[in-house]
Amino acid sequence: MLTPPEEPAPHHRFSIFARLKSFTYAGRGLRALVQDEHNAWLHLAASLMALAAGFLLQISIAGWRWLVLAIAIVWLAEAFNTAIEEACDYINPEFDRAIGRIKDLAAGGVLIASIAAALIGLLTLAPPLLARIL
Ligand SMILES: Nc1ncnc2c1ncn2[C@@H]1O[C@H](COP(=O)(O)OP(=O)(O)OP(=O)(O)O)[C@@H](O)[C@H]1O
Repeated sequence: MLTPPEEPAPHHRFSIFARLKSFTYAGRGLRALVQDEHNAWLHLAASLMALAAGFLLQISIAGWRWLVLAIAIVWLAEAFNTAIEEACDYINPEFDRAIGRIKDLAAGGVLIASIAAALIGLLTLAPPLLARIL
């Protein structure tokens, strides 16, 4: 059970510099994701291909909305999955059934996001592609 803290958390003043600095931390995290995670390379390739197809097929604003969402959900899931994996390895690098289950659950989230993104991409890009071919 959580016990209340002895003293209330110190009140930090709002600072635009602190907010801007947190953007740099987030950018550092994304750079680490792209540099170190092989799955992220696949996501990067898929994202670039989807963007290129969107431009080539001159999809509508509504189409772009779906494409941006599809790309974002995959990166979001991969970033959280990687964070969970690294937290698990930091907490317990040994073989542990509970760690395995936690990692499987996080990986399941990435799978759902990837399937949804593939379907969204297909539904968004296939109609303009077919309209050009046929
Ligand atoms: N410490 C552990 N204890 C038990 N099972 C683990 C452990 N680490 C990994 N596993 C199992 O192996 C699977 C893959 O884990 P891993 O951390 O290698 O993920 P990955 O997606 O292959 O990682 P990577 O980002 O290196 O590609 C997990 O989903 C889990 O089933």
